[in-house]
Amino acid sequence: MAFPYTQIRRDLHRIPEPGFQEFKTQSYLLDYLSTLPSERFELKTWRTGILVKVKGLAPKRLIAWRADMDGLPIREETSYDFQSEHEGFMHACGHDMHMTMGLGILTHFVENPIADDLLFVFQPAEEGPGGALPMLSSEEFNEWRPDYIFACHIAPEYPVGTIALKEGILFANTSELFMDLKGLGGHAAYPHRANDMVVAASHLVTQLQSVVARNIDPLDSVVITVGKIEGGTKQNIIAENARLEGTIRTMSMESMAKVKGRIEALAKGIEAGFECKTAIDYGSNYCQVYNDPALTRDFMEWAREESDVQVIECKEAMTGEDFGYFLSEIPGFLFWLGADTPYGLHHSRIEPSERTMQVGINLVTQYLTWLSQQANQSA
Ligand SMILES: CC(=O)N[C@@H](CCC[C@H](N)C(=O)O)C(=O)O
Repeated sequence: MAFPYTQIRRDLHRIPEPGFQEFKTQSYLLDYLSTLPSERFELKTWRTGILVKVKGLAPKRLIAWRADMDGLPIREETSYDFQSEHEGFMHACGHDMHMTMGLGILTHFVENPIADDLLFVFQPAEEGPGGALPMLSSEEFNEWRPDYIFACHIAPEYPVGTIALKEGILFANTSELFMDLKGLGGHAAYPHRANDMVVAASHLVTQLQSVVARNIDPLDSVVITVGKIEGGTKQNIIAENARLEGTIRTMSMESMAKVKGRIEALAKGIEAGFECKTAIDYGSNYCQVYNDPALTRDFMEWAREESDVQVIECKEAMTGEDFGYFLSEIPGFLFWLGADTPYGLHHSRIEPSERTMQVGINLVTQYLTWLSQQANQSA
């Protein structure tokens, strides 16, 4: 029977869940796995994630493919008739497709084993707080520690049938940023008897942008985005509290340290200038996605010669991915997979082309088969 990727993706699209709460998602994946011949694979759960080892015919290596599982706190506005059933949550970063492709690739190798064992990593909490790092140090993962690890991420800006990647750094270092401001509230008509945290927070947002513009070498790339501001209680009450929530992206850890140092100095300035208290929390931090140069080069060459996808050598992006933690210890790479939609990742209207999944499944099954043959020939 043909792998029902459209149905599976749509089922998963209906049930987006936040990081480490992917309970229905995990159980959906486990239900699907229970339909496959159990003698062909072993399975373990890790928190809300799943590890599946598909048996090879003469295994010398363990080659891993990783798919992320969580959704985002976005109210869906697509035209789909299979919209999210979880109010306020949406698969707006393609993880429904990543999981579906993971199952499709796994199913192929259950039915068509190759020499090597294959590990399928369904990883929770990519959007936050980060599932890769704790999974990487877990007993469950380390019992099945792979020799190579690979992943893809859908890319709205590339047409279906294209992939994009590069050797070395592909995605940025990230740090979440949460800043709380506490002043003195009061009556809107008596500003001189209060310390207004809406005004203080507004100054701080503007000053944060000056870190990028004035403290970082213009030839280096840094992003500071404040995605959420909260403050105050009512239109005629001076706000006692405000909170900024954002993210920092850098191409090096040195720039990250510098940016954080500048943010801390600016916070001190805001405290002095607005007679208030500030508190900073950096939440979760991801290391850069660094593609193993030799494996990436061989893959790009193989894909150009042997596959029917178009290969684009792209620039690095300021996106983050905790897959970077796997790549910091295990050779592999991540590539963008064209999904052709006018709305970007994290947009409430994103509608990636479902044909993308068939392209991804075909490409990855062919590549992993080739990789295993290559490695066995040279062993
Ligand atoms: C591919 C993608 O969009 N990843 C997320 C990762 C988020 C990391 C963390 N929660 C943060 O906001 O810093 C991204 O926003 O790039």
